[in-house]
Amino acid sequence: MATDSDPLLSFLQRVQSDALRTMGPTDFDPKLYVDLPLKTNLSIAVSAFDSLPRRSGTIPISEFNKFLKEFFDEAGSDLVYAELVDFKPEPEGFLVKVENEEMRKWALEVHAIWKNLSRRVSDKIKKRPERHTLLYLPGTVIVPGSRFREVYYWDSYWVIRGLLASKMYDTAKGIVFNLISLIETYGHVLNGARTYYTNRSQPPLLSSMVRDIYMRTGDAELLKRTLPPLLKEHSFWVSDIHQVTIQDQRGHKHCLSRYQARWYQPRPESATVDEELSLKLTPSEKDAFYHELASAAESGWDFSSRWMRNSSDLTTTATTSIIPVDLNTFIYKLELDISTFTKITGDNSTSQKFIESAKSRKVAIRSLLWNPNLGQWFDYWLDKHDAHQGVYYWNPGSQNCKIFASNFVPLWLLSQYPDSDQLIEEFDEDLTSLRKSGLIRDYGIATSLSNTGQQWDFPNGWAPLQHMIVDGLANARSKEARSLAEGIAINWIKTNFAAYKKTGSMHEKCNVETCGEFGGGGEYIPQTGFGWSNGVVLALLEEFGWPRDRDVSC
Ligand SMILES: OC[C@H]1O[C@H](O[C@H]2O[C@H](CO)[C@@H](O)[C@H](O)[C@H]2O)[C@H](O)[C@@H](O)[C@@H]1O
Repeated sequence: MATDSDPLLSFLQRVQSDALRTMGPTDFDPKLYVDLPLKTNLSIAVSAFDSLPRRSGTIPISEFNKFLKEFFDEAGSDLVYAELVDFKPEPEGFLVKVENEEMRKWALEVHAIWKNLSRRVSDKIKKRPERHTLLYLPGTVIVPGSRFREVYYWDSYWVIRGLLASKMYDTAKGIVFNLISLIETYGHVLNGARTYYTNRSQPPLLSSMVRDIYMRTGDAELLKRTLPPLLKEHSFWVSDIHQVTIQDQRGHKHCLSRYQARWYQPRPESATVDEELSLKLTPSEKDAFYHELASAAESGWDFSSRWMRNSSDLTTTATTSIIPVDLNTFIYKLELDISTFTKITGDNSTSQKFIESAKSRKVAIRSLLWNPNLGQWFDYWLDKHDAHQGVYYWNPGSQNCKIFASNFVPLWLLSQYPDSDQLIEEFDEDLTSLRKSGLIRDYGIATSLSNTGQQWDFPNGWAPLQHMIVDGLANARSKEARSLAEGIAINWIKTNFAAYKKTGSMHEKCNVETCGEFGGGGEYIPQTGFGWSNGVVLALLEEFGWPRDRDVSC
């Protein structure tokens, strides 16, 4: 899986690195260079590149631009616009509870953005895959937007939630079929549909996409078609590299999963950044650091103090030493979903098997991640000193008691399995731990309480985190929970509305402190589009509506 074994990627990384020297760091996006489609055979482009004049190791800018124009098509040109067959400007039954005219007009504009974000892979890729880092997919997808030109795994869950509100069931199913095609080829859903993402996945939400589509359409064929790939995906997440055994204080062994990429090099899409960050490290430390960064990218939280031993030093990222609350919640749900789907399709023995798997994971989460004194779930740090013959021994001091929005992700299960055996029985109904956490701010739920400059930290709020917690609380038994959920949703919608009115765009993340301000930090400039933000706004408007007399401004 090294880039050496992928000649195109190795070459594009050389181009990327020379581009940085030529263009300089201002507004430099390394991903652009690994997304460039080749116009000619690789060997011809490589020899032309090697013959470019270099002054003190730097290619003159005019020569560089001439070379790029001659040998590459534009980044993203290998994805073409795709017509959305089920798009209607105002679908029947669209957001019936949104009565306010201004809000409704905006919701229809957000709905119309699906057309701008819809793509299919160009036929060129089928003919000459070796000229592209983009991977072939059979159908239409919705991309996040801007630099994120390809489909992403966990983003697609919230895109689908929005498409369901937009009544676009065929487009939603089409996205699922594309992700399934990745499982069929690679054994797991990739982080995104590029060759440089094959070493890792992203939070496993395929079964959630299928379940939500099934709940709206009753399409049992969809369940039949997705079950074999979902079983493969489950094996991936409980495989050797992901699964860890931990023995608790009473001697009971539990299995839980962690993020772990199969990658020990700079991420090709950010190689210049990773190399720069690792300058002070020794060669073996560098490999370990690159591995931890790619594993953090698998978590979707790239990057965050959540994975760092020292929150001001990214080189202390230690993702693979952490058992994450959210990942295990998603796998627990995957197990419940598989059990539900197999029951519907008449395979009772598989259904029973997955009920048992889910039960064991629930016991593990309650024993190791739940903290009854603090009333929330915490990630668990694995310490190699606690390990003996492949088993980690429980250490009560190893729960990471810092506050992150992920500590409350299990609440999402309230909306997904309201009547079944819940993980959240012990969560306090008066919501004290959530209210007192400091995460709920004026304009959304903060990702963490640490302002580290990383994008998955304070003061950023991300659409998926708002949605999971709000969706869970909205379906809780208590009235207080529902009203807290509605309050968070209203403020989140208002800040997205204000940012859209100010900038003309939907944003990837928002600043939860200031109305209408988009988020920042991290390794790339803030992006617009934006798949999951649009999906979450539409899903929340569908759930809570907007009365005629409610103000739209903050
Ligand atoms: O190029 C840097 C990283 O960008 C991606 O991560 C961010 O965008 C994704 C698409 O919206 C999103 O799924 C992820 O949660 C974001 O942090 C990419 O997924 C990373 O692998 C990549 O290194």
